[in-house]
Amino acid sequence: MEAQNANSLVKTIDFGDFLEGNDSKRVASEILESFKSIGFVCLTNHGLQQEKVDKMFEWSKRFFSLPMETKQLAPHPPSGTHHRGYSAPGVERISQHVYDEAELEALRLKGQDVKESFEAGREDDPLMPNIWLPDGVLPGFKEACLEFYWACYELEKSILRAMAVAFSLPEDYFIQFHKVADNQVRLLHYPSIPNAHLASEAFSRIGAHSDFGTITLLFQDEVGGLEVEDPHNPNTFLPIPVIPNSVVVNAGDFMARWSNDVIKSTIHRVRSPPGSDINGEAPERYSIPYFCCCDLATVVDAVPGTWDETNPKKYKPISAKEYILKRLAALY
Ligand SMILES: O=C(O)CCC(=O)C(=O)O
Ligand SMILES: [Fe+2]
Repeated sequence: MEAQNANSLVKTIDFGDFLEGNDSKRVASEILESFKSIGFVCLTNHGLQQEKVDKMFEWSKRFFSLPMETKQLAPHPPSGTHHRGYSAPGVERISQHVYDEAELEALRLKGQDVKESFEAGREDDPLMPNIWLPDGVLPGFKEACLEFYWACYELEKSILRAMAVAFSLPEDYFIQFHKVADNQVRLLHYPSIPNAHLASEAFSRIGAHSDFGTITLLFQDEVGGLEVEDPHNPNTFLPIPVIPNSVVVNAGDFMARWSNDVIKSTIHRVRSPPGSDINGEAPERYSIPYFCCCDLATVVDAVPGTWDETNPKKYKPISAKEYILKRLAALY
């Protein structure tokens, strides 16, 4: 029997039609439908040239293949609330709404995420200044990250326009809250690891979690391994297939709040890709998520049309800054 995957639920949509203004409402509604059913959608012809994506993956590989002591020259600070720089394998441990220090410590002892990452934001962010390698180490890396960051922001704005169209709101409805690009680009490297380790509780690639922001754009290599929780079977995960030259977009916690839970911020994780065992090892994998967050000064509240007297707001309005810092603090 063919392994079940999320193919039938995560729609693959030609976004070119929206970008060119052909049938924009239909494309926007299809994206919304996929978000409603599973919180994920896959977009092709998304307008961010594949060449730029490929170049960023090359830089990512160059960065992660540096010696550990060189990568540590751009160290992520001990606290998760300054989420920038390099984190060695096992340092960040994703959690899902666990904030108690003793509980977090127990989770960290129980298992670790076997991944290394590099995080960057906009250069002029006073809250979380970027942490780069010293000048002269891997020249061009910083510029490449920032160029990719701003290219992703263009794609983000197009998707936010589509979301507004889908909710029959003015096109710039969501963009008004995403003016300064309080975003984060993350280079991820999952080293190869014995599948036996991944099958145990002690190790995972990235544990089950939802993303915190508005939407996440995910670029991945051909290895695969991303899994999404089956909305009809909690604790059952469906592999997301890899579609070449596409971007996987998932809704984060703020999109769920904005839509009064019409859209799901679905739990996902990364495991060993099915059928990719090489001598008992899961192959290494690279991915590049781009987390799109509203401007941190925003108060996130359900948008018009998603609530009324018979269907009240499910969430209280929340300060974006407070929510993000609370979730980040639980990561380290
Ligand atoms: O690497 C991936 O495919 C997913 C990463 C992810 O979910 C995250 O960093 O939040
Ligand atoms: Fe995620």
